[in-house]
Amino acid sequence: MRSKNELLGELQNVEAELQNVQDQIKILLDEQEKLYERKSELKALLEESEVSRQLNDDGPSASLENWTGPFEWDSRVDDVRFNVFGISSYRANQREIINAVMSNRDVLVIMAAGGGKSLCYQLPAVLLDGITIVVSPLISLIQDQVMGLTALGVPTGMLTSTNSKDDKFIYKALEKCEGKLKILYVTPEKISKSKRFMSKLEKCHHAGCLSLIAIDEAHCCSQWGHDFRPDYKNLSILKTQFPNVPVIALTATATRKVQLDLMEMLCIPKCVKFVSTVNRPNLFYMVLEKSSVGKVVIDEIAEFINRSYPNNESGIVYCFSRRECEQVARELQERGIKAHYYHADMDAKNRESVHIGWSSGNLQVIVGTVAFGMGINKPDVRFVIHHSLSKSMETYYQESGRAGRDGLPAECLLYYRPADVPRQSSMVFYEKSGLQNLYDIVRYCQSMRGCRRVAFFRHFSEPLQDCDGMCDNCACSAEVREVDVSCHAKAVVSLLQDMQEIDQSVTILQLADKMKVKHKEIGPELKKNEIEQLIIQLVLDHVLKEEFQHTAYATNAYVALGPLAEQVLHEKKVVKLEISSGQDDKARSIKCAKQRPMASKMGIWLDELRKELASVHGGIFPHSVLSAQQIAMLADQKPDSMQQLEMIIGKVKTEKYGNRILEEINRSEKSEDLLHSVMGHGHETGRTSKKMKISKGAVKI
Ligand SMILES: Nc1ncnc2c1ncn2[C@@H]1O[C@H](COP(=O)(O)OP(=O)(O)OP(=O)(O)O)[C@@H](O)[C@H]1O
Ligand SMILES: [Mg+2]
Repeated sequence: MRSKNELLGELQNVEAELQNVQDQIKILLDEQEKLYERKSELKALLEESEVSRQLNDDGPSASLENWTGPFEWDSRVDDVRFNVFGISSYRANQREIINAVMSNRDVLVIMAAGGGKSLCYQLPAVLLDGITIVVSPLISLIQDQVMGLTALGVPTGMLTSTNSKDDKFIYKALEKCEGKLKILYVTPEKISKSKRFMSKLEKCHHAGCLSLIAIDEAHCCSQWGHDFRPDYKNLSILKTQFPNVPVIALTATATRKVQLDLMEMLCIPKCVKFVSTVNRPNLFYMVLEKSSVGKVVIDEIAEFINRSYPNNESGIVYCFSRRECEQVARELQERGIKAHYYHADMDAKNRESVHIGWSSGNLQVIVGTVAFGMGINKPDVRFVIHHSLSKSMETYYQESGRAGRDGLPAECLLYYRPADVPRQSSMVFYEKSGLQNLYDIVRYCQSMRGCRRVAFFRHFSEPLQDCDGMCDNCACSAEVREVDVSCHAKAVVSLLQDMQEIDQSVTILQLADKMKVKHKEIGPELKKNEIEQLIIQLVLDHVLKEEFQHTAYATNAYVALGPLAEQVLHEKKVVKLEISSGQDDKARSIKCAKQRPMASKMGIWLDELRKELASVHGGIFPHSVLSAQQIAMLADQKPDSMQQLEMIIGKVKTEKYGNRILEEINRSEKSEDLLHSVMGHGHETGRTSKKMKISKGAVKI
């Protein structure tokens, strides 16, 4: 007969084994669910590509009808595009979307950030008789759009939660419909809460003057989207009240589930759907090793900005916390960079003044938390640097996507160190799929070989496209090798097991420190950051897992044995780690920086001019005067008559700013000639240091 203790002991063992089996089942079930999801996505993609093939269309998704034309409004559309908006050619899907809207159809648009969604409703709004209502979630976004459209001479108004003296004029314009208002931006609360507004809108409709309804950032309707807003839920009322007015819903990212949700919630089941790729070919993605010494990271960031963007080109640095934002901004200022922090703790007035300072080019860099996000509409952001990793691939895509919305080359840098993982995980572990989402972006950061773009395509279930060397791993991945570190992994697991037996909790960093002492006896030596990387790799592979404990002040993340720990311990699982050999990050960044465009001197002067014109005309940002693309074209073609200028920037802008622009081009050309004859050498690139930059004053000498 076995003793009670023996029986208890065995019971405990069986319970532990059961737990282990259950954990493994859970992992397999999760995996099964993911595979099922992927299977249905792949099937849908196959169906879509079959349709595309039949239509001989090369977009990843296209609608069954032919929207390229010709249509009777073609010439009028082209005229407004060029002469009002100053846009010389359409980007992918824009023409088709505009045609579908002009044909009175409901439309759903999924187009990457910066793809040019606004034009798809603004252009029809200008052409159609009557008023277009645009629902947009943030006041800052609305202000930005109203400012831009007003600068183009399009009569535009807004109604937001903050009442203004213009409201009366707008209500009157809605009622009278005399053409004094073409586009009206409103927040969703107006639709769901303001009876006054809805009654005026009904009158406008009754008079036959409500031409189009646009719902921007439409993903806010869906609880499955990443930024659900309760007031967006009530927008179905628009289609119910005004069934014959076309609705166009637009968003940058929407999974298949969100798309279906949107169609249902906005009551547009028969809409024409246009899905463009998530790919942003002009963005260069890069992950950099983050030093454990804070000062070194700031030195590197400051050097990058000074070296690569000496002409005050705009950028964003994203930080993990408000305190970190303030500190990083201060340290960048100390290194001569015009930077300021931006976070939710600041009062609205301060936030606005920082935003305006940055948009008008007085500040070069905003150091923000995620609070600095959706409201940002600046098209010529040349770099987005993540001082810490984001909490998911989706958030990273959104945040880094603020760069290069004008379509010109821009860079997205992410500073990664394993120690940042527990900081994020202790924040997200209670969110639904929070840890899973975080581990996806951690996988992205740990990878030294996989194409960054492919990671996005996989994440958004899109067919793969060529990266064209526009990520660090594609541009310079040869120096990475894969090392078998199974014996190190085994040592980590047994070390942790020993600690768990004596009930000692340990964080990832503490475990890495202990391993540093122990692992020397094991095999090929690993550096400190490589050991940390290995531990994170083990968490991603379910060999270890993170556990969380609350204290009165914080949530602490500890590391514990995961379901596959036994396999590593019994040498049934091989663990490999990607290790960079030789070439350090700095060399990589220099090599990768070859892709950067060079600013010409004429470009720099025109940039100064647009700032000057923006401040003279008041209430508009420099990018509304001339876009970066227009500056590049002007610097290249150097027009010398109003007619030539009009061919580049359209009628409206030529009438408004033509004289000054021609004057500046003429003056700059003369100055350049003079400079060349005095200095006796050829063109300099824009990538000179700040000190070497030639100011207007210097040229006069
Ligand atoms: N066909 C075009 N050619 C050149 N520039 C364009 C074109 N269409 C739009 N743009 C410019 O691209 C920039 C981004 O456009 P827009 O604001 O419409 O992007 P978006 O798709 O709404 O992005 P987000 O999802 O970030 O709001 C703007 O500066 C706009 O003027
Ligand atoms: Mg937009």
